[in-house]
Amino acid sequence: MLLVKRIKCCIHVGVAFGLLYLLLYFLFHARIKPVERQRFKAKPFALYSCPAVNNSHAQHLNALPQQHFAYSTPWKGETEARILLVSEVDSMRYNKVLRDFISYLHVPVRMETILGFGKLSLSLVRGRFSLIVFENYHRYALLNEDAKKELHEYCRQHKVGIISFVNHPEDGKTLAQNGLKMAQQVQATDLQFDPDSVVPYVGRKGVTLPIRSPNSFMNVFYLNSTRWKPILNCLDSNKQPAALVALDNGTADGVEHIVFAHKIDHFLVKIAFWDALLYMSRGVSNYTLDHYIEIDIDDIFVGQAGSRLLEDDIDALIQSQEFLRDHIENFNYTLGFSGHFFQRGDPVENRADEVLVANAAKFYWFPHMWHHNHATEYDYTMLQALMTQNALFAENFNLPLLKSYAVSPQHLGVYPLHEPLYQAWSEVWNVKVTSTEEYPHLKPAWNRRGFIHHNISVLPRQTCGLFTHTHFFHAYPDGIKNLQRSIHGGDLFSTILLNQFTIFMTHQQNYGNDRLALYTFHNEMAFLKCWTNLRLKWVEPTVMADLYFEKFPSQKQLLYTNPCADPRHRKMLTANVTCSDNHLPNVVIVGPQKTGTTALLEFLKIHPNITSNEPVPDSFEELQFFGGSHYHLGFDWYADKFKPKREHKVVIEKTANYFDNPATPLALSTMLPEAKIIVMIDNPVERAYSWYQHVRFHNDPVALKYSMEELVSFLPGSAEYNETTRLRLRCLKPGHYAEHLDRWLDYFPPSQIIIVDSSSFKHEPLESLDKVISRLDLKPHFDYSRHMTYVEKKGFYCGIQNGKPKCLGAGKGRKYDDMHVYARIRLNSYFAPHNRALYGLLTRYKLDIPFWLTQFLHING
Ligand SMILES: Nc1ncnc2c1ncn2[C@@H]1O[C@H](COP(=O)(O)OS(=O)(=O)O)[C@@H](OP(=O)(O)O)[C@H]1O
Repeated sequence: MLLVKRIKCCIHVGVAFGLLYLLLYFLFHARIKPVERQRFKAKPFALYSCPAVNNSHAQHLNALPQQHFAYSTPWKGETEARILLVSEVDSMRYNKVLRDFISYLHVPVRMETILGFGKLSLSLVRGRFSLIVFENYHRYALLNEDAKKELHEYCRQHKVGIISFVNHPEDGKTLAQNGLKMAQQVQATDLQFDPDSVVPYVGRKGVTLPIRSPNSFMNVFYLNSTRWKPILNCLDSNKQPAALVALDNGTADGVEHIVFAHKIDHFLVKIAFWDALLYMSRGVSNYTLDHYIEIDIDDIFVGQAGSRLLEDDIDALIQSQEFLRDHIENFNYTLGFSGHFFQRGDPVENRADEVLVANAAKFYWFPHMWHHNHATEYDYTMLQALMTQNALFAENFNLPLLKSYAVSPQHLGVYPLHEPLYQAWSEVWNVKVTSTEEYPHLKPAWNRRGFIHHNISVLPRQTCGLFTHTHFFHAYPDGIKNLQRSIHGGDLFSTILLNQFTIFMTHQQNYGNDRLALYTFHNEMAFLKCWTNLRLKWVEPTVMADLYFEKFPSQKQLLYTNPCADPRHRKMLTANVTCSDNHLPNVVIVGPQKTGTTALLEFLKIHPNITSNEPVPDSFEELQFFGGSHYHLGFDWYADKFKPKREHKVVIEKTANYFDNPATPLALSTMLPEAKIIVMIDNPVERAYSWYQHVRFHNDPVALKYSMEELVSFLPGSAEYNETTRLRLRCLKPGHYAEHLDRWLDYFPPSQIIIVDSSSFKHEPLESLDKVISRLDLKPHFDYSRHMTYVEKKGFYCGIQNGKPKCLGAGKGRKYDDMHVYARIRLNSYFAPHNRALYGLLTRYKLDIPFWLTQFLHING
């Protein structure tokens, strides 16, 4: 029995070992043996053929238009560089499509609705908008007499044009009165830009699109008056001429209108819309026809056996480069290599690797990290070693390098920043330029920007529909028609149309197999050449970076985001960095200065669920981060200042000069897009005087020399006026509340903005605090009256600490003489238009109106 048991036991052990052996064998072999992939043959493809050219218009084909502007003069800052998009509440997504599109002009787009017969708010002290777009012409048509008159006066005065989309059947009547007959669902053919129109700039004249599909129904206009000039023409089913887009150049009432009969879902209408925006915005966007394109091929040598380039793929790549040179001046493919993987494919691929390096001189090369390493996993020493290995590889094979350009695999370390990457890049490769699609975020694509960090220019990178994975004709996500749509007027086309600098990210794999990348780019360039006047160019990345930041100088400054709030960025953080210690503020008191910001913060902090940052001694305890002197210290410096405890539901930062700093709203909204913004609004006359006293106290020589009444009464041109200009501006400008608040509204919805009436707060803080607390969603009710008391000697409310009043320091609530009545009168009249504008703005956005403002308007009208 015992023997049988032993034998059985031995069999079990043997079987177990056998199984274990098999398991290890499969695991081991599965790991070391590359998975053979099925290779697909190169697919021959037809090139996009440009439809027949209309010979009578042939002269337009080669004549590139010069930059042109509506009302004949370029925009010179007569209005704010902001575009108003009057949108429909119930339009589903079309307003967003338009907003995203317009945003490529690189100016803020304000999306507003007008309900019923409401009015637009167009002017504060100066014009708020440089262009007005109505998503629906119907809203424009519905404006009542007064509102329309006001709109037209604004447009005439500021040379502002109106673009609108007609899509409401009732508008036929209004348009007919204006000489434009509308017809819906017409089978339009022969679309072309009008040879005599002044609007087409990007849109190429002389080419006709013969739409023959039975489903090509479009809304069109028939122009029955000389008032209207066609921009985009077509023929109806009876071969009668009609237009999809038309211009009224203001002959009737001095206001330029461009109306669209059809949405921008057709590529020619899309080009026409872009041209209409450029024409009407009078150069506000700095857009020209010179577009710079770079196509990076990452992952050279990287890839599983079966997916890599073969010899004839390399021939095809060389020919493709030649082909693209006909479309993109001086074009070169730029190849990002990882030397470690050289000759790590199958035997045919290994031969191809040899061929590629033998032909190295035909391309430009850039380092893509030795082992395709993830930069964020390594420290400086290791990165330096990895880069050196790749550099030696380049030297061995004489690769002609774009010495100053590099790309990090998977964008890691570029943004969010991994400092050792920048350091090693500079030292080993002398890198001056890189690119990423991750800054400030992958989406929305229109918001991608560049920045400069440690002398390395980071340019935005774009996607083209070919991603990290190998894509094939037969298995393209959602079908190859999807890619074709993107090429023929869809996303890929728009990327080049709207970005003046495009660096495409592609991967080696898509230049092999069925060569989907060649199909994509050849066709896209042929399509662009056919339908646009764009002048596509290739320049070295350093030149591109110079041109980019010359065009967008404000982008040089890196804008910090909160990497922990972006799921993609969370995964891209430097190894060992976690998000658990990151507690950024959810409320920011932005000022302006001398409105009681310190008192508000101190009183709010009495609440057990509210805390703030640790003080910073060298800047009046304020962090002065967004747009301020500490911004260069970066995200970690800022985040480190906040150490809330578990009970602190509200974390507040307060810096009193954020309010009127033009750089702050963008920087703040980039890092804290969800934050509530507290703006304290005091009578600007009182605020100016308090500020004047403040700088006098700090021994400002000009403030010591001149009284407030002198400061506001010197006549322009006098020596004293010039001497006091700087001080006067610093004193008065923060009180232009409407202008500054409007800028905040470009970046924050009104629902996130809390207006505090400083004057009420000063005298009745308990009531104001209750109001603020209710906006911060803190429950249950907190009884401030038990924690604060009025102190006669101080003349202000103070907190109670250990049973005793604790007032703010001597610098808050100073004693000084009342303002001279003369200065008060001067200042009242100086601020009157600003106060009226403020009232209009607060009313428009349903924000709280301070009591002092109502009183001021009551007295001053
Ligand atoms: N409770 C209480 N105690 C003291 N001071 C109070 C209080 N409430 C409002 N104020 C008013 O706050 C003014 C200073 O404003 P700020 O704190 O915003 O000034 S700063 O910009 O931060 O320097 C300060 O201006 P001055 O009176 O000119 O000193 C005060 O008028």
